[in-house]
Amino acid sequence: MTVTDVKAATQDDIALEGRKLRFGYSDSKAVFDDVSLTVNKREIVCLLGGSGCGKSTLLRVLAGLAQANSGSVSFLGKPVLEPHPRTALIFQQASLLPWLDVVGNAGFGLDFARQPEIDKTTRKQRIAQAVDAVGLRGHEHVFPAQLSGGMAQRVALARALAREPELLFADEPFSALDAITRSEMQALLVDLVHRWHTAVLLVTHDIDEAILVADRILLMGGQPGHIVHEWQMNIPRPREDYGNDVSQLRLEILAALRDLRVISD
Ligand SMILES: Nc1ncnc2c1ncn2[C@@H]1O[C@H](COP(=O)(O)OP(=O)(O)OP(=O)(O)O)[C@@H](O)[C@H]1O
Repeated sequence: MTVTDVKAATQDDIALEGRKLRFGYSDSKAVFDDVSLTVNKREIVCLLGGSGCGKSTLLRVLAGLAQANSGSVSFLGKPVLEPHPRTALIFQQASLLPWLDVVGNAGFGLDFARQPEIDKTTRKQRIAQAVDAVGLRGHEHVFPAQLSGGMAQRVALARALAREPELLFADEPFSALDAITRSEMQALLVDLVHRWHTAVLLVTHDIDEAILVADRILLMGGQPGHIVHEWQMNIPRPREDYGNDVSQLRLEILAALRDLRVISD
């Protein structure tokens, strides 16, 4: 058996917790309602769902970028009212500063407000280590205009990792990349977050991405959006070779997505 029932985590295991969250851009209509979820320390959770079901909005609420109408978010046991310095975000666009080179952009997150102070040597080491880890050694002084989309996303990842986050929020970070670069970046993400001991909440609408990357998949759908299904992944990595297990899971997820469509039609 490769996909098992979800085991309950203890309070000490939990990095992020959302409880009974509701959010609407207007009072009359909720984007999502009654959403409860956890991300455990060092766990990669993929939030999967069709376009418009509220994944990005939920990520923003969990990251402290927007406030829920009701319910609560906590990170390492404390309420989240704004982005926490031990979390980092990456998005579909790398959003690099054009006047800074790779090193400047990778180090930029260390200057964010409320980021713990570090001395110059540690700062230099952290940046060099992150730039090296994302495969950009030798490109330290290249500027964003000279970077490919994949390289720019590597810098965004280095900028996040240099802050040594406990949790990385990633909103469709690879969806603008070509298929080969995307698959390289997915493998790199898994490798790096394991090395950095970082938990990840990754939003995606790509079933294959969720299957390749996740320790646990949460399927979101419905109107208002809610978590409709959860899969604990026990398929060893790399998962490209696990033909039958992966195909079976993909079919199961597709069926769940089709059910959602039938219900909302
Ligand atoms: N700033 C906003 N103001 C009003 N409505 C918004 C705003 N941002 C998103 N919405 C609406 O909220 C709903 C959920 O959007 P959201 O971007 O969270 O979905 P999603 O699942 O991430 O979609 P996608 O995969 O296409 O990015 C959509 O109906 C969207 O139109």
